Formats: sequence, C-alpha cells, structure tokens
Amino acid sequence: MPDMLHDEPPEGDLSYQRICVVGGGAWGTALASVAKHAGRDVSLWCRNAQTAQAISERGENPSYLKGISLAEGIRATTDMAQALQGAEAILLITPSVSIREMTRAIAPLAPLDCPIFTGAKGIEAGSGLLMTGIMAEETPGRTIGAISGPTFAVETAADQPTAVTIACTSGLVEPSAMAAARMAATLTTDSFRPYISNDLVGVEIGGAVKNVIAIACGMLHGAGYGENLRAALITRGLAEIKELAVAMGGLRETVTGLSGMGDLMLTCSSPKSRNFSYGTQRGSGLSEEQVFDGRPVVVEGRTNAVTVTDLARSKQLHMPICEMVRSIVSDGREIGEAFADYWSSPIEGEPRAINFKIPHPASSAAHHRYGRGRE
Ligand SMILES: NC(=O)C1=CN([C@@H]2O[C@H](COP(=O)(O)OP(=O)(O)OC[C@H]3O[C@@H](n4cnc5c(N)ncnc54)[C@H](O)[C@@H]3O)[C@@H](O)[C@H]2O)C=CC1
Ligand SMILES: O=C(CO)COP(=O)(O)O
Repeated sequence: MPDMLHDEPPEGDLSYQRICVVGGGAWGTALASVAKHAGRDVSLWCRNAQTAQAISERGENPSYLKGISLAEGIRATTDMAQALQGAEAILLITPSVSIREMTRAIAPLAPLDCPIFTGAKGIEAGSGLLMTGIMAEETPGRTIGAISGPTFAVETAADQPTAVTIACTSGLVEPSAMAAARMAATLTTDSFRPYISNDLVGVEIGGAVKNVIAIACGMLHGAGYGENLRAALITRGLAEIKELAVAMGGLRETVTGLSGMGDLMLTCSSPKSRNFSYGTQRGSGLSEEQVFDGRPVVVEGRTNAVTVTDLARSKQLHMPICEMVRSIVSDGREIGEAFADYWSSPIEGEPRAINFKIPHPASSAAHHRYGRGRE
C-alpha cells in the first residue's frame, strides 16, 4: 500500500472535480465557497429553503454569513438526492450532535467510493466516538476524513488566508492519506491552504477539546481576569488535549499543529468564537437562558464539556480545566467557586509525567478570593 506521506507524490491532477457540501450553516457555506473558488463544481445541501434560494440566486447566506459575497455558481438545494448526484467527495458540515443522523441520510445516496470528510468538532455522547468514528460506523468501508484548524467561517468565506489540516481513514478504495491529499488539492486556492496529516485521531481530538478550553477562557475573561490567566489556561489546556490525544492513539506532534494549538489559540482569544463568546457572557453574569439574547447558537464546547470529560474519565485521565467547565455548564456550579477549586488544586509537575504533587499551601485563601467568600 503506498504511503502518501513518505512515497513520491503521484503525478497529475489529484483533485475531486465534483463536491457536495452537506450543511448550509456558516462553515458549510464557507467551504462551499472555497471549493467553488478552487474551480470545482459545487452543490450545497441546506435544511432551509430560503437559505438555499439566497445562496443560489444572490450568492449570499443571509442567515449565517450576512453581507459576505460567496463565490459565484454554488448550486444550493434542500433536496439531498439532487445535492449528492454525481458527487466525487462529500463535506459533511453540520453540528456534532447531527453527524450520525446526517451520515445515515447520506450513505444510501452516495456510492461507497465517495469519501466523506467532516468539519464538525466534537465527541458523541454515550459512545465517546469521534465524528469520523460515528461516520465509519454508519457507512462501513467508506473513506472517512476530517478537516480541522483555526478557521472562523466569516474570515474564510470572505477569502481571508486560512490554513487547515486534513486527515482520513484508509477505506476500501483508496490508501490512507490519499483521499486527504486529494481533498487538499481540491480545496487549495490562493487564500485557502490545507496540510495533510496521517493522524486522524490527533486532528479530531484537538478540534473537540479546544472548544471546552475556549469556554473556560471566555468565562474568566468575562469575570474580569487578565491575559496572564488566559495564557495559562491555553497552555494547560493544550496539555490536557495532548494527554487525551495520546491516550486515544494520537500523536503529540499533531496537538501542536493547526488542529490543536492553532485552533486553541484562535478560539481562546477572539470574540468571533461562539465558544469564547458564550463563556464571556456567562462569566459576566448572564444565565444560560440569557446568552446570545436567547437565540439558539451552536456552542459545541457546552455539550462537549461532558463528552470530553466522560471520555477522559473512562481512560483514567484527569482534565481539570474541562472538568471545571463541565461542573459549571452541566452541574450548575458557580464560576468563581469552580475556578477556586481548579486554581488551588495540588501543585504538580509540568508535564504531569513529573511525578510530583503537594497540597496547595494557599488553598483556603484562593477560595476566599475567587469563590463565594470573595468581596
Ligand atoms: N463556524 C465556524 O467558524 C466553524 C465551525 N466548525 C464546526 O462546524 C460545525 C457546524 O458549525 P457551523 O456551520 O458554524 O454551524 P451553524 O450554526 O452556522 O450552522 C449549522 C447548520 O447545520 C444545520 N443543522 C443544525 N442542526 C441540524 C440537524 N440536527 N440536522 C441537520 N442539519 C442541522 C443548520 O440548519 C445549519 O445549516 C460545528 O461542529 C462547528 O464546530 C468548524 C470550523 C469553523
Ligand atoms: O472552530 C472554530 C474556529 O476554528 C469556530 O469556533 P466557534 O465554534 O467557537 O465559533
């Protein structure tokens, strides 16, 4: 079996010419526009008929990317069979909770040699499966992949320079990483720059966990804490991602790449992130019902705080920042109290492999300062 990452690259045009994007939200629309800019024939399945009409007729998605001119010629439709007709590769870009149901809808309509890549970032509740794990279960034998990285849809759709990592399983038809390389060639433009990886697990773990860390950063930013703390959370968050990725069979190196550190840096420091923004609003005192003025917004880290920590617990791993977020969003703990617990946990080694642990000597002072006792 050829190994795309070590053998001579194949000659000729690797690109898939006919792409179907499933999901007419912000990221699906942005990727459809990238593929169109790259010269592909692009169809886009949308749930909403008005959105599909606006994209096809005006080149705009007013619901998710208002005011941004998309590449011309995207064929948007609400008819899944029509959208998938003739597709050589599929991008499945709906929220993580819908990936199983959407894969079930797609699989009977797309031949087995048509790979599916997802851009959803998360872990499934109950099964603990990554997105590609769900997809592989629902459509066995097919090449399945992921696209991940520091990518705000609003910037990508506006043709701002964006880099991603693409990885895939081997499937029955194409050798490992070949489909990832083909998808990279398919989506490359003068502004969109893909890299390929042979570590699908590492790529996906980064995307799933960074959203939880971004909520933590947002909450403490919203509560008035400074940049020092944010840098500490990002760095210690990266350590949590690394430990989980390695426990799942991923590589440390992947976690320091675009889909790990890159996405973590982006999401933990920008109000353009829904996860960071949700955290900021909660940290500034808004309730769960009040955030985003009550609008339903996809905040993957809110559900994934539970799925990530469930998975970590099942591997006997402790992810203290993710546990802190879980205790707030799922168990209703007060933010200051949860932070005080985290911040006054035992002093330990960095990395934690340094086997050192002593009780925090100023634990009760920290609780007094940050928890309910604070003035
Ligand atoms: N927006 C961004 O900047 C980026 C988002 N992502 C990831 O992409 C995934 C999708 O996010 P967005 O496109 O931003 O969300 P969005 O909220 O902009 O759009 C979600 C889309 O999925 C559809 N949808 C919602 N629930 C559905 C269901 N149960 N079944 C079928 N379709 C459903 C909606 O109609 C909408 O078209 C998420 O996992 C997110 O983390 C990844 C990279 C960048
Ligand atoms: O994944 C993203 C950027 O890479 C989008 O982040 P949010 O879901 O927090 O908006």
